Amino acid sequence: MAVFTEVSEDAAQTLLQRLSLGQLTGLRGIEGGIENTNYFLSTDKGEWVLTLFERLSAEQLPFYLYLMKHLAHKGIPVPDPQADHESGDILHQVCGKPAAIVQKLAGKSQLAPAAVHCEAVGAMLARMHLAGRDYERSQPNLRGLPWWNETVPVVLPYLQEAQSTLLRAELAYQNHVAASSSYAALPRGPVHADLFRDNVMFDGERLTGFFDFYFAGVDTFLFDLAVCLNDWCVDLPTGRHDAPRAQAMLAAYQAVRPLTAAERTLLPAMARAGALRFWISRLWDFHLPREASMLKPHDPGHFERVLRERIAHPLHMDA
Ligand SMILES: Nc1ncnc2c1ncn2[C@@H]1O[C@H](COP(=O)(O)OP(=O)(O)OP(=O)(O)O)[C@@H](O)[C@H]1O
Ligand SMILES: N[C@@H](CCO)C(=O)O
Repeated sequence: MAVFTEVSEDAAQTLLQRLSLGQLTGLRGIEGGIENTNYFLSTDKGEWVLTLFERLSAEQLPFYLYLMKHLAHKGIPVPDPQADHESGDILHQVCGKPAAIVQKLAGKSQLAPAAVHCEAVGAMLARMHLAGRDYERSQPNLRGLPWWNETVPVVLPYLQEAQSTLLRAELAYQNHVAASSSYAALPRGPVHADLFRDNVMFDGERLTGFFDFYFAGVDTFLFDLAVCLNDWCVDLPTGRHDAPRAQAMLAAYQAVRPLTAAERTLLPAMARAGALRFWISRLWDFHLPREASMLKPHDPGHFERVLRERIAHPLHMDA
């Protein structure tokens, strides 16, 4: 993650004390990531990740933090936000920003996944969807269709004509899909919505955790699955679909939660929606950047390629 806000050892220690998490022995800003400020903290009691939320407000955050808690308590391997030992609060304040502390998950990201990793992600994603169904809080996906409609006009002036044409046409198509009866029939619930390779931990072939729930929201399960297929099951240089990996993910997902008829019908459209969502956010981050001491913006061109691929070669269940 980028470091937008510098956290001193004193500020970190004050928080650790309130949470009874031990004596600070190490504090290190985390590179990579583009949304929040993250630090690794070591104490005599363990390893932790401190996140300062740079864009999300104190009103929006309980949805994410209690969702993580809910899932962790149901046995899904996600970080469990740590509470203030007096007040019981899991949302804290550090350097004037809303903040949370979670355990550091074991393992590392698998940035060149094989079918076996995609299978593990598919199965855990379906388990997570089922485990989230009785979560009582609700918040929309804040990077869903209304945000796309708002943000596309902001990024259009930076694009070449062929890109503008594609972006406008795809947005119109997705508005049309979202108004359809098949779309209304899609099962919904809390979804991660950003479960890329860098947000999952593995120890060899064993999945040890999902993290970074700060784009989660209530949306269609199919959108979440499409976001995963678009990241885990593509050839990164070309954006092309990788059939063996996609089949492994889809089969493992369906072994836990079979897709409905409406989901099967809309898989090609949601694969396009997943690509559009990240093309827009990357364009926005790239052309309207924020200050940060370790910020590396992601390449918007990648999701333009994925979108073009998904239009040229629709992703069907047996593709
Ligand atoms: N609970 C955790 N356990 C272990 N490592 C973590 C944890 N949370 C974050 N990290 C590390 O911090 C890095 C950045 O975190 P994260 O992906 O949450 O940042 P972000 O800015 O929100 O990212 P993104 O751009 O993916 O939204 C991760 O790639 C990972 O190395
Ligand atoms: N996973 C996102 C970044 C954070 O949302 C991307 O790759 O664009």
